Amino acid sequence: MLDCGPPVQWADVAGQGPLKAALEEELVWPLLRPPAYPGSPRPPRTVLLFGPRGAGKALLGRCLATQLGASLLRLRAASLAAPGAAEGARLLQAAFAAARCRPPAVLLISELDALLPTREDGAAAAGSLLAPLLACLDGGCGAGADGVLVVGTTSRPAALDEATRRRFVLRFYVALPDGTARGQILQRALAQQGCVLSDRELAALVQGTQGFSGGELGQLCQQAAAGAGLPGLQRPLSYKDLEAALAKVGPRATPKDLDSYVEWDKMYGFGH
Ligand SMILES: Nc1ncnc2c1ncn2[C@@H]1O[C@H](COP(=O)(O)OP(=O)(O)OP(=O)(O)O)[C@@H](O)[C@H]1O
Repeated sequence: MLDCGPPVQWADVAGQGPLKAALEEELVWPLLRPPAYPGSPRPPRTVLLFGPRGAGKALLGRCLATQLGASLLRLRAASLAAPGAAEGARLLQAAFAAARCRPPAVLLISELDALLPTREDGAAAAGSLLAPLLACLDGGCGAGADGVLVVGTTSRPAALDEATRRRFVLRFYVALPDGTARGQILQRALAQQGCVLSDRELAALVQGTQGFSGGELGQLCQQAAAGAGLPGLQRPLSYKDLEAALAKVGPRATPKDLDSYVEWDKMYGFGH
């Protein structure tokens, strides 16, 4: 699916300073200015972004497309697995071919792990999409062509088999937002609802949302609006509405999940 959403600048991604710098240095610059001399290594064509749900992996993928001046094609691996293996493989190949037809292009494949067999379906439908994926990543469907960057995302990196993992030459951990970033995400989301918190209220909300992803912060604001009966009520969202919503929306990633991302990052992530 061609994503014609608004451009995403680095500043639109709250926090993630070192990660944004690494993506710029390792991907954006080499791809925008490929080395001119013969025999030099080709810039990377694949990158894996892994981390908790809602941590901003797709947002960073969209940002990479903007920075590269590239068209963005988006696929959800789960929707490929749904119609059955043959149809899913055709969709996958069509997406790679479409990306090749419009260079420079970023092909963003979300929830990559959904292509892997689960315990329930064994080696059935979803599992058999692996071979076409690997073939496409190896250039069979045009991924190797200059001008196409494949960005894969997953919240279950440990579920990736070795073959898939190795096709993604750069692997970056997209961690949960820190306090400062949560404050920025909340402020932006609340401003859209006409809600302005005092510094003290914002600090309390930042404190109360430790462990929330960007996606969960968005859900919190939506829940607060729904709980307050907005937009039926003709008043802006208040701190009380948000406090009430905090009782209903919480972080999904457990400390154990976060530890396992750190461990996987140490083993396979960039810079380790
Ligand atoms: N650092 C951030 N700055 C601004 N917005 C963010 C940030 N992180 C997440 N968001 C917002 O939270 C929502 C979820 O983000 P996104 O879809 O990029 O997460 P994801 O990691 O790809 O999630 P999933 O694993 O579920 O596919 C989006 O609306 C996104 O804009």
